[in-house]
Amino acid sequence: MAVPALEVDGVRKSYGRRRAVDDMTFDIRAGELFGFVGSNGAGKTTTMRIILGVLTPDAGEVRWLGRPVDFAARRQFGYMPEERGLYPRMKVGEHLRYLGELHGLSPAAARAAAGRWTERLELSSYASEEVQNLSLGNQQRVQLAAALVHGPKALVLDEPFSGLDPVAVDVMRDVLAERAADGVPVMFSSHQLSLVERVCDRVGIVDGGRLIACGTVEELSENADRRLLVDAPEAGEDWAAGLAGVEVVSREGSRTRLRLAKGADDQRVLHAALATGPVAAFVTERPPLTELYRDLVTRTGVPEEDPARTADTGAPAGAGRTTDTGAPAGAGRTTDTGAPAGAGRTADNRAEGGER
Ligand SMILES: Nc1ncnc2c1ncn2[C@@H]1O[C@H](COP(=O)(O)OP(=O)(O)OP(=O)(O)O)[C@@H](O)[C@H]1O
Repeated sequence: MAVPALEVDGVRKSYGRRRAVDDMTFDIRAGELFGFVGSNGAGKTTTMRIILGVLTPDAGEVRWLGRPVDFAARRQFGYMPEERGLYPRMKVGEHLRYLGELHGLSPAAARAAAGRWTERLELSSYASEEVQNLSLGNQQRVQLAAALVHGPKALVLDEPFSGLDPVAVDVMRDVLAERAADGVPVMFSSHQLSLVERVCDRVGIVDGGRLIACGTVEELSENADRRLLVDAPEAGEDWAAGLAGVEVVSREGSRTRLRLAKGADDQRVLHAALATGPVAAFVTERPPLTELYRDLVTRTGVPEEDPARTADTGAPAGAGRTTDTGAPAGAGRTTDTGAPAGAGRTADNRAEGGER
């Protein structure tokens, strides 16, 4: 059983009257790929910023190897902020060396690490280019290299896959899997649920600032309605109509996908299928993460206007949309690398629509 490396314990954060994160508790284990998913505004970025110390929580604690995270521990983390954070006019190689040294590497070690990561992320031919001259996807690779260059002991990445082409997605995925295989806990947020399902060991689902489910996809599916795939070549269109607690999800040729409510009898489904002729397949299927996600969010979702989400600070809702640096949102936000926010921001690929 893997030990928790990074623990988020009872973390709460409000912006003015809006509670962005509420009693957030989960852990990430050494060598684990942890997917952090949730709709826009669910509280993922806020949680990740708190882990990295960019924001201070109103309550709760983040622990690294059992101890509250301090500056020294955070220095060992690699972070890819959502707003990205590269100096656009700096050259790629120079930038990575600079960030390596900023995190405590010697000039020689920073040079070696920058070379290694530009090569691994297929950026060698851009090493002498200014960041701003690279395509958005390649800037994103540089951003990953920036998170990795100091050999971090933990990785926290905010939507690292957004805006990447399929080859770059594979590179990103392989690099994250390699880091995890080296024992690094890797946490990343994404709206690409089929990718999360393929890549992650465990998934945390956030809704309305709360963690509503956490576990392997298998575990998340334990309370879900059962799915059956029935292949009945001689069955008519509506062979399953009228079966109590059974919903036809889809039909492709002779194959019908069914969803069974709690208590629905699969043997009655089998009898109904056999009554039409031979049954070539009768298989229980695990629902994909996209469906589990939708079911969980629908079942436990916190409505936007839920007063419980609103902290009672006396400030009007939405007022004081500031970070704990006191700066207005977006203004002069910095990452833990000290680089300006917004630079090199990549195209967003938020919609799960393609997977729905
Ligand atoms: N600086 C801020 N000031 C005020 N409210 C904020 C600020 N940052 C985030 N919020 C609010 O906090 C809530 C959580 O936002 P957060 O960015 O953490 O969500 P998210 O899950 O990362 O969303 P997305 O998937 O869109 O990136 C949202 O209601 C958002 O409007």
